[in-house]
Amino acid sequence: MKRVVATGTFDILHPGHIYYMEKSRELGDELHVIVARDVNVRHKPAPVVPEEQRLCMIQSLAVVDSACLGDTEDMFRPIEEIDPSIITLGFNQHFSEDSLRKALRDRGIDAEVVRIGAYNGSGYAGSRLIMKRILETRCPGEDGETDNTD
Ligand SMILES: Cc1cc2nc3c(=O)[nH]c(=O)nc-3n(C[C@H](O)[C@H](O)[C@H](O)COP(=O)(O)O)c2cc1C
Ligand SMILES: Nc1ncnc2c1ncn2[C@@H]1O[C@H](COP(=O)(O)OP(=O)(O)OP(=O)(O)O)[C@@H](O)[C@H]1O
Repeated sequence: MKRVVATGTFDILHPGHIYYMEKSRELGDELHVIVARDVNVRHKPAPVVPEEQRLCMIQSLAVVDSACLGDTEDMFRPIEEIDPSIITLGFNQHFSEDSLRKALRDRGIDAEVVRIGAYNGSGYAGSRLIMKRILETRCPGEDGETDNTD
């Protein structure tokens, strides 16, 4: 049984997330997703959607076999529990493949690291991109654009 682990924040779901998870799933037999904890998302604005709801959305996807919230302190603890053959990184995840491979080796975890490419289909393929669109189209006055509802 080849388990694949994918990780991310998944604040507002979009086609880029689905692409990343489908490509990850194709690498093995089961896809396990680790959802970033609210307290750990520090490299960008805090998530709008709380962690339990972000997890619930991911768990409901057909491509996902199992999903859990990450650990608040030790990112390798869930990995040790899942014991995957492969860990995928998304195209814009800030970890370098080599430093992640080294950290896994140091921790005694035998998993391959694979970088998945960017989705290049149509649609809004970024959580912040969707939020920007919401602000532009639904918050008249804040960005100079007008609302077209009455
Ligand atoms: C191998 C691996 C394990 C991770 N484990 C956790 C974890 O246990 N808890 C957590 O909050 N974030 C964990 N993360 C980080 C997030 O899931 C996410 O990848 C990170 O916050 C980058 O967020 P982004 O998807 O917004 O770029 C892990 C990331 C990787 C690559
Ligand atoms: N357009 C995309 N194409 C392929 N993978 C993507 C795309 N957008 C996000 N991912 C991947 O999905 C996972 C979760 O991403 P994350 O929740 O950070 O989404 P995001 O849309 O990039 O968020 P934000 O806009 O807040 O940076 C990460 O591994 C990320 O690389």
